[in-house]
Amino acid sequence: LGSMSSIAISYGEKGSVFCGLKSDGLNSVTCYGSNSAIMYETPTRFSFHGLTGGDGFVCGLLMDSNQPYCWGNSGYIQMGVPQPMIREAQYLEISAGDYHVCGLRKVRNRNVSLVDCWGYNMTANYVFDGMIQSISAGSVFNCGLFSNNGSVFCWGDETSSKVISLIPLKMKFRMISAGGFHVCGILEEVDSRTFCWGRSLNIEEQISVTHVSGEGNVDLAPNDPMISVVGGRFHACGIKSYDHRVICWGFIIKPSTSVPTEVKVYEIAAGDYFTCGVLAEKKPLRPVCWGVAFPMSLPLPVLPGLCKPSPCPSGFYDFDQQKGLCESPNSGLCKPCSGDCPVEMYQKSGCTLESDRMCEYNCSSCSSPECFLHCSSSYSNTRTEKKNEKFWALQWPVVIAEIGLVLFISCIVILIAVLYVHHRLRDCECSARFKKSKKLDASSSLQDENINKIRPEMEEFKLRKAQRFTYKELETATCGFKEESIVGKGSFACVFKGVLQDGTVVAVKRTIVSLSFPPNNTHKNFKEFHTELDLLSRLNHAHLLNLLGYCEEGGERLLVYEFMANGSLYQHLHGTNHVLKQQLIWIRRVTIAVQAARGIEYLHGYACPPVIHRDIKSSNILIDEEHNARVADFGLSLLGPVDSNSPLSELPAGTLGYLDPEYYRLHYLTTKSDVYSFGVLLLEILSGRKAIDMMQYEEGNNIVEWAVPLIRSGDIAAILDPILKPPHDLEALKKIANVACKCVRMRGKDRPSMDKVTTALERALAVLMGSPCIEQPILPSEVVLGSNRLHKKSSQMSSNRSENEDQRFELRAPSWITFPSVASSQRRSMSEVDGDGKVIEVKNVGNVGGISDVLRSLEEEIGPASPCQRSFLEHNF
Ligand SMILES: Nc1ncnc2c1ncn2[C@@H]1O[C@H](COP(=O)(O)OP(=O)(O)OP(=O)(O)O)[C@@H](O)[C@H]1O
Repeated sequence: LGSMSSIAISYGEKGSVFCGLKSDGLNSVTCYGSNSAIMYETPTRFSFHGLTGGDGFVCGLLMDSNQPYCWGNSGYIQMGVPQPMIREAQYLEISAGDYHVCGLRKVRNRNVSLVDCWGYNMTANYVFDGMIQSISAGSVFNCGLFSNNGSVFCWGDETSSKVISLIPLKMKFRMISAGGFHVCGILEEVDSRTFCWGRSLNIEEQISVTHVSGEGNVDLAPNDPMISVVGGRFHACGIKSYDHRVICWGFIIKPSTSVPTEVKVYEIAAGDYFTCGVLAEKKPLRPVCWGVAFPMSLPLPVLPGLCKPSPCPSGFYDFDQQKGLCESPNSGLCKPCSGDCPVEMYQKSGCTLESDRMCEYNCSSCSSPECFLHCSSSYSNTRTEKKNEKFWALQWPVVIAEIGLVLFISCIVILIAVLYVHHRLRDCECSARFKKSKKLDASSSLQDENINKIRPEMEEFKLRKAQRFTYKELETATCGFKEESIVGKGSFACVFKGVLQDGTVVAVKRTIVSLSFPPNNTHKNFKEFHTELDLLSRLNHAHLLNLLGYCEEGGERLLVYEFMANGSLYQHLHGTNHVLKQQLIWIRRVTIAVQAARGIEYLHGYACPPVIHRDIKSSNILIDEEHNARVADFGLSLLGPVDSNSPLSELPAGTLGYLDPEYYRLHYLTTKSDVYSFGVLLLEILSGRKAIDMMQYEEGNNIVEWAVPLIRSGDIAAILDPILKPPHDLEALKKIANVACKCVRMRGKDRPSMDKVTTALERALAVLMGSPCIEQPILPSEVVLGSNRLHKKSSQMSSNRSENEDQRFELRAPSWITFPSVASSQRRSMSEVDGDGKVIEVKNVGNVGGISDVLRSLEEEIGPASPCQRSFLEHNF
């Protein structure tokens, strides 16, 4: 709804989406929300002049061709470039209503304006006398603002809105914005008042939407001067020109979050029942939304307005001065100059081409607490300055003498300290050398080496710090870590659901300190804690689990994450609740696979040096409130080599069934080890089977061994999860199965890289969703190192999940059980600790006494195994 802007909102039954032009100087688009058709088809590689959104779709005006390009889903408008299109038509502006989109054409003849519309009841070419400066689309109508006399003209269906017959003919406007059943405009008058007309009120009553008393008629706009106004279905919002704060009026549906009147915004756009704006302060250029059913996590910083040819016209200033936000060097981001300063303030400097006008408090006429606070602090500052001057005039000889004395004493103290430290260091060196020769064992030196390997490089991309919580805070948040708050258990940690003091719902991971762990495990747990803390504080991606903070007090090590309301993929695929599994339909499964692949691709390709996760598995793929996947658990992650041809030599760690055989055998660790684990995950998603399932299957308990031959023989249907009806066309799932086969190849170098995997999966998803012609990657890449996402607040729903009992049998190979230090007999009966801290025996996975096909082909490819290695592989592959 409304006019073209740097931000656009789509709404409707298929979910809400926020899209914005990125502030990266490329004018490319980024979207966030729950309408998967919009999300997956976002054309991230195109540059746009501006955006507009309707019911289930978003359109942008392409920079190259000046034509509209739409994506998402609409029964009335053709997605892509809407048709019919006049050949070589170029547009100045586009605007979307509920089910249509219109474009204002560039014309040479300034006496006429051409507007082309596509969609519900509106597909036509319109010719108007006079020059239209801008157009704005409402639900089923459009309006144009004429530049010569500021008058407004509307056309379309006005049966319910009466927007055409109620047009205020005598009023002149400087801007207009259409909403659902009304139009609002800012008057050309000096005081920039807003005037709205239409019949939202009557419609609202008819559909009996409850509303907050005291608010109501959208026609009753406030008197405040405004610089921008937008219209939602039954409400309107504006930015006040003197302080850039938002004000909304009209019908506000009851459970709406309130208008953030305390923040300042640059740009706003309205959906049906919610509005979003681009923040001007605090987190500059980040979006924020309010109302009902708006997208929860919003994309990265977006442009606060449209880039227009520079210099800006009078009454505007260029926000983009040297910021490089606009793609073309000859364009600027022209924002309207703010109006008069608020009461109690005077104008410090006027609006120029470079900057907006500035206001300062007038301390002689204060009446508000903010003014008093500001003035009293500056008054006390000047008083303090004067006092200080007097003091120093009298005291300076004394002070200089005192400083001399202090310096003299300090020099003596430093000299003594240096001599003492020097003396102590000599002792340390001796004892360290002594200890090294006596005590240092191979494993501890390796661990230290690892730590050293991580730290110096990680410092290089230290960009963001996690918040430090006190134990008390987290104890209160989780109701004393009570049993009922537990949402999951891992090998070394319990995860609790908690609510922080500010209402944020979080997951608190608490390391289990248990006597049943081997003693060197405490060190290992703490190392995992620090690895996870270090890495997650530096990584940020829409599909990685966000770390909010940590607590390290005494023996307690706690990590605080965003709470994932829908648990883990493991719980969905293998939990006792079969409904959950059935609800995980093919599109959802493949979407989760694409999103997880995106997260891992980011770790491998965008983080530098690459991060190797080392523990990709279904229990580490978490699912948020909006059913988006997030890769979690970075406890085992390592910084990998920049070049995957020069692997790290690492002691194997990870989870059995997902572990790369090459990594096990040769201790070669590259990003391709994650690719192997991801291949296993894909097979798990397709088949609904666990990576290793010795409880249910005697034969084929190893998913790779079972599925790969079936896929290679072309019998894809045989591996598909029997709980779901196979799709009509197996093409997409076949593609995914083939990708999985490539991922689980024995040699790392024969496996595809994660970016190739992601692209292949995205294409498969497009085929599954019925748009096979999509050739480009279709997920937006919301990739930025070190920036915070907006965190979900208390709106996050609680989930009644409980950890699936079966999960305890997932077998994880701890890093201390490795070749060649552990004998095969020990390995055969190696013990593993389950989620409850109990020790469970790892059972023989099969193929004892005989070499499995997988092992045989591994041998063919990477040479024969030693007896020790053979025994271990027989257990696990
Ligand atoms: N942020 C979160 N929000 C909601 N649930 C979570 C969150 N983090 C973890 N969980 C739940 O807690 C479980 C245990 O997580 P954890 O990372 O400790 O172990 P794991 O990865 O399942 O196993 P392991 O430690 O053996 O690798 C997860 O499987 C998941 O169900």
